[in-house]
Formats: sequence, structure tokens, C-alpha cells
Amino acid sequence: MSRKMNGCTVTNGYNLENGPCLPSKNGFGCNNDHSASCNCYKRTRYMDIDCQSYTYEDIRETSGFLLQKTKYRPEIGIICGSGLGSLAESLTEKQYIPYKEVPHFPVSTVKGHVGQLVFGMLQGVPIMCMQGRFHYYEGYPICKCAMPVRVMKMIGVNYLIATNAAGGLNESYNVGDIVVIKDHVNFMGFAGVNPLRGPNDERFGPRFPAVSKAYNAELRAAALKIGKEMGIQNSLHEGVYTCLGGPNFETIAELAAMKVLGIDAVGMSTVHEVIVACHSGITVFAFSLITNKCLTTYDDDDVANHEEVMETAKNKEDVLKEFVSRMVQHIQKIGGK
Ligand SMILES: O=P(O)(O)O[C@H]1O[C@H](CO)[C@@H](O)[C@H]1O
Ligand code: HPA
Repeated sequence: MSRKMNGCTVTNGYNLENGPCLPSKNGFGCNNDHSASCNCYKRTRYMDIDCQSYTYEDIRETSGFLLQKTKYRPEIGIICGSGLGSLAESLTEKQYIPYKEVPHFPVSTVKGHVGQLVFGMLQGVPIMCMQGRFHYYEGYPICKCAMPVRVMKMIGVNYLIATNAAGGLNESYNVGDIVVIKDHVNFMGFAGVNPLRGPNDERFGPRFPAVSKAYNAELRAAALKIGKEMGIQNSLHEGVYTCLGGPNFETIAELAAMKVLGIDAVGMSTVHEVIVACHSGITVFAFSLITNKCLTTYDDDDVANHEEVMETAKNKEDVLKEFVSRMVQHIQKIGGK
């Protein structure tokens, strides 16, 4: 079926001459004629509709905009998971920048993800915090979900603290526990859904990055030590996380399969951010808050739901703020500013 979109004829979502026809970006990058001189054309001519990566220049435009807007020059970035936006509230001298004001940025559509950047100080350290992240199930291509990590890097961020809400599949986990992520299984990547898919611009990182050490060992060890100091060692674990496409929670059979594969915590985020961080040379620390137990038998009366996820996150707010704050202090000690 053909129709007109942004001045070009689109057939089943494609402008047959120039590749997918992107909506106007409010003057950023697209001049709407979709000719060879148009960034939309340049960005998409080699790619299919699911892989409209941002160019280096796009990311420079976004980071340039932010650097102009804020006096902060953070080396540490934090991504707040579902219901964990309050982590950003620990910052002092806060400056809020809504995503909708930032060129090229997606907007948040999920309950529990405010949709703004928060710049400020934590433990005397400048921080850039995402109060709201992007998930594949929202309809964004996976490279778009991970794009803010490239922006962080260009702003000067060298350490990423990625947080998420996750279901606990490991039977020893309880609701409210913290899992320091030591590794992930990229299920979506098995099917080719990877934020690095598409032409590689070496200025972002190498074509074939190693991700076997994605979750920094020194920071993981520090987190376990901090947990001990806080007296939460019995509810603190190290484990393997996986990201599924969502938005539905998992079936019993899917969970049974994942258990066999050694997965401890199940979510719908983080992996794409960590891959892009790793690609761009950012040191990663990530953890899950276990917001619900994965239900693995057919006779369970309960079912997973987002309200429970949000409620658990709210209940653990204070301990998580303390945990993150101590991690920031540690990172500053070992080299972050
Ligand atoms: O991973 P975060 O963003 O913390 O959110 C998790 O919680 C939501 C489901 O309740 C999903 O978005 C899942 O990914
Ligand atoms: N499954 C997937 N994602 C989640 C869950 C879950 O049980 N809890 C929070 N995010």
C-alpha cells in the first residue's frame, strides 16, 4: 500500500528509492526531501527499517546540546530502572532536562520512567542520570534504545551504573534482593537484534567488540564489599541477567528453559545499553532489583505484573540510594571524577 509521508511516497513503510522514510526530526538531521543529500537518506540507504542508527554527527549534536545546557561535566552516568527513578533524587543541585527537549532523543512511554535527564552532584561527584530508559517493546529499534549511552560517552562519561527491575529466577532470590550482574545472555542477540547491527563507525568503537568482560570485576567485588558494610550481604548476590523483548512476562516453559541455561534474573532492558557501553569503552557496573519472583509452576495462583514491580522498587528506594551512593564514592576513589 502506498501513501505520502514527509514528502515521499512510502510503500509498506519504505520509500522504495531511498529506503525507509523517517518522520521529520524537527529540523535535526532531516531536510524532508529524502534525496541523497538528506541525512535520512544517508542514515538509511544501507539499512532495513529496524536499524536506523544514529550517525556520529547526530550524537555530537545531542551531546553538544547538553554540554551547552549544563555546567556539569560528569564522568559517571546512571540509568534508573522501572520504579527506580528516585535514585536521581539523591543528587543535589539538580538540573532537569526533559527528553522531549533533547535533539534526537526518544521519549519515555513506560509507567515508572519519568523521561528526563537529571544532572547534579552525588558524594561531591558530578553525575548524569537517566530518569527513564528505552525498551525494545516500546517500538523503538534497539539501537535507538541504547543511543543515550553513546551520548553519555561523548559527554565524557567513563563509568556507567545501569540499574533495572527484574524477576528472580534463581530460587535462592527473594523479592527485594539486589543482584550484581556478572554476565548476561543476549537472547535478543541470538535472533540478530543487536544495538551494534548496521554499518560500524569506528569513531564509536570496533566492528567486533569483545563483551566477555563487560561487567567490571573490580566494581563487582567492590559492590559485594559495600553490601557487607551496609549489612545487606544476605540479600545481595552476583548473577546472570537476561533481557527478553517483552512486553509480556514469560511463560512457565520459557522460564524453565532459561533456568537450564543458568539465568538468574529476567528483565527487558540493560543488555543493549551494556553492549553499547562496552563498545565505546565505558566501564560498566549493573545491578537488578528483584521485584518479583518468576513463577515457575502451573499451579501458582499469582501472575507477574508491573504494579508489583513498581511497588517493590518503591519499598527498596532508601537502601538502593545508599548502595548507589557508596558505589559512586568508590568509583571516584578509583579514578572517576
Ligand atoms: O528493566 P527496567 O527498565 O527496570 O524495567 C523492567 O520492568 C518492566 C516490567 O515490569 C520492564 O520494562 C522490565 O524491563
Ligand atoms: N520478567 C521480565 N521482566 C521483568 C520482570 C519479570 O519477571 N520483573 C521486572 N521486569
